[in-house]
Amino acid sequence: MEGKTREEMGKSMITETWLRKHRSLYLGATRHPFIRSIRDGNIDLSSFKTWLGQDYIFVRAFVPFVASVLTKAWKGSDDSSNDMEVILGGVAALNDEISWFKKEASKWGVQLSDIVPQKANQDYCRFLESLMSPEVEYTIAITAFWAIEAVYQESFAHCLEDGTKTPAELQETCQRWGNEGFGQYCNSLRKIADRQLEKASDDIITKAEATFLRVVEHEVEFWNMSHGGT
Ligand SMILES: Cc1ncc(CO)c(N)n1
Repeated sequence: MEGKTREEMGKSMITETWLRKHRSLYLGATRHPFIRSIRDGNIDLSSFKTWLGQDYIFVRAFVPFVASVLTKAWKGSDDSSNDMEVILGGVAALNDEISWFKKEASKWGVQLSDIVPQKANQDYCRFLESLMSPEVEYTIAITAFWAIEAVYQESFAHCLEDGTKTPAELQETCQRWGNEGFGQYCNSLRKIADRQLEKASDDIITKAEATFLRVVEHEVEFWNMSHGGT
C-alpha cells in the first residue's frame, strides 16, 4: 500500500483505513479491561451480571434500530436483495439472542424486569434512536451497524483464543459473539458498508467516519459501565 493514494488502493478499503487510523481507540473497545478480565479469568461476577442486565436492555433497543437499517436497505441499497438477506439474518439472530438473555439471566439470578438502564446505556440507546431517523442515509446506518457488531465479535473472539483463562461458565457467552459464523456475518456487514462507502460522496464518507468513531466510543463507555460493577 505504500505510496498509494486512496484512489489507487480503491475506495473499498475505507473501513480498513479507519481501523488503521483509529487503531488505539478501536483496541480500547475490543481489548477493554472488562474483556481482559474475562480472558484472564479474574472477572468479578457482579460485573458480568451488570453487563448481562444492561446488554439485555441495549439489545431490545437494537432490534428497532436493525429494523430501520433493513427499511433503509430496501430503497437505499444498490444490491438490496443481498443486503436485506444479511440484515434479516441479523434480525433472526437477535430474536434468538433475546431468548438467550432471558435464559442466562435466570441462570445467574438476574431479574431482568428490575434492570434500570444506566447512563452509558441510555446515551447509547439514544444514539441508536437518532440513527433511526429517515433522514439518516443507509450508508451511515449500515456503517454503524457493522461497527456495533464488529466490536462485540472481536472482543469476545479474543476471549476464546488459545491459552486464555476464560471461566467455563462464560464460554457460552463468548461463543455467542465470538463464533466463526458471527465473524462471517460481520464480514458480510463490512463488505456492504465498504461497497456503499465506495460510491458515497466525501461528505457522507466524513459523516460515516464520525459515526464509526461514536460507536466505538459508546462501546468503550458500555464496557466501562459494566466493569464498574453493581
Ligand atoms: C453494547 C452492545 N454492543 C454490541 C452488541 C452486539 O450485538 C451488543 N449486544 N451490545
